[in-house]
Amino acid sequence: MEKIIVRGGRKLNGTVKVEGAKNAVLPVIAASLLASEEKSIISDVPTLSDVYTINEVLRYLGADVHFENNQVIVDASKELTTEAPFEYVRKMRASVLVMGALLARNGRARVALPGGCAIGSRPIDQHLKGFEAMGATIKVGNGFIEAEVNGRLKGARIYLDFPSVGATENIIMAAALAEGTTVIENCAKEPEIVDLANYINAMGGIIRGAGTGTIRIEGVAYLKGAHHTIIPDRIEAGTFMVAAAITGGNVLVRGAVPEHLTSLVAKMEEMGVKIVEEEDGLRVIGPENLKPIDIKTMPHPGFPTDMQSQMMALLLQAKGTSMITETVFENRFMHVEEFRRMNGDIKIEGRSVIINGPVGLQGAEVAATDLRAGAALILAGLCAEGHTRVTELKHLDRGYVDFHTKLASIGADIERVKEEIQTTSDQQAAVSD
Ligand SMILES: CC(=O)N[C@H]1[C@@H](OP(=O)(O)OP(=O)(O)OC[C@H]2O[C@@H](n3ccc(=O)[nH]c3=O)[C@H](O)[C@@H]2O)O[C@H](CO)[C@@H](O)[C@@H]1O
Ligand SMILES: C=C(OP(=O)(O)O)C(=O)O
Repeated sequence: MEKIIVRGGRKLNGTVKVEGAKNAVLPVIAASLLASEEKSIISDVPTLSDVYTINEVLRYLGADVHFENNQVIVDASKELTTEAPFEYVRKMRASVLVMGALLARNGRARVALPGGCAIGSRPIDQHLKGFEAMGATIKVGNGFIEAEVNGRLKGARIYLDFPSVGATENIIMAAALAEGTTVIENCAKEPEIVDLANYINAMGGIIRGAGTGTIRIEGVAYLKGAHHTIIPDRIEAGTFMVAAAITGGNVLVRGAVPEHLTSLVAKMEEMGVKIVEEEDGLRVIGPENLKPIDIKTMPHPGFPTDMQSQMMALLLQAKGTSMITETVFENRFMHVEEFRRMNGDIKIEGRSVIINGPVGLQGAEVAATDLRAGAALILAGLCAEGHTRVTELKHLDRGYVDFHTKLASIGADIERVKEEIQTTSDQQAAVSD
């Protein structure tokens, strides 16, 4: 079993560079399926397990995919199959993002139902509502969702009940090759949506309004591969910003885009953290004393749910009572129990948590319950007394490249180790029987 072991107490200093954004690269690679001519070249791709998974999904569907030196090259010009099986969707929910592109290109898509998830039930009804509005018939059975259309999808006006990131992306991809105009209202405004629209436009698509609450897509007859560079990862950047603040350090987070991080910067400044815009990123200087604040997660430009657990770690160090309300996911507080193992004083009340600080965090063995929780527990370990051992690193590897190495490069006392699981003599005897 692999573990990350952190010894707390060091102030972080230096420069750390952020990777291309996981949540931008996954839909962009999925959108490469739309190109029936020429290859796509996608640059600044992070070496994450999720990227390997989406590449596998594309290969399964019949595309040629090469991943080397942070560049993914996709040739989807051959005929594609239409089914994404459960083994991929189980590993990574974002596999459902191939559905819109497959449906638009082939008139049919069959994708395994995603199943449960550590942060909530995460239905995809808004994706399906969009496909149906464009003329697709949806059938659900035997653990699969099947969408089919006779001829081409037709442009439609679609109002999302919630500005879902994935639904907005899936509908954009489907609409890019539909006949006529699609308008998505109350859509997601995240920077990753803008990145996807820029990529599809470079492929020959016509998408306007990405980054606002209404997106308009004029369908085209075909799309060609294009060259695209992925935007920097605002959540990885935010995680390193918290690492600097929680240790009272001084770190330049190179590649952090201030416009993508306005809510986080505002909230960290409210806590007393100094944040300076520099030419190539954001410098974060942790104060002696952190102030308590209240946070409510919201769709962009509100406070990102993907930074909720990291901010919880920071608020445990603030003097006084803070509250975090999670409005995006129904069950994203699994990390609270793990923080309690480290002496965190946190109470859950419905969709909110009340945090009393500052507590003397104590090192303990804790498990990453999802990828951001994994990062947050390591952040807590940076200022805890003694050793913190974080397990279940498969979650962390979905979203962070060399997290421990990067933290070590700015002064953290941290290592990643493989530990043999101790077996008792009885167990050994049972195995050899
Ligand atoms: C790969 C990727 O980009 N993942 C991000 C994406 O996930 P994802 O695209 O899954 O998130 P959504 O914005 O779709 O989901 C937000 C909320 O809407 C609900 N919902 C969503 C779709 C739907 O059809 N019906 C429905 O009820 C979900 O259950 C959830 O409660 O945005 C989330 C919200 O910023 C982030 O936390 C994830 O990191
Ligand atoms: C929840 C996240 O990702 P995903 O939607 O891929 O599970 C995340 O990046 O924090």
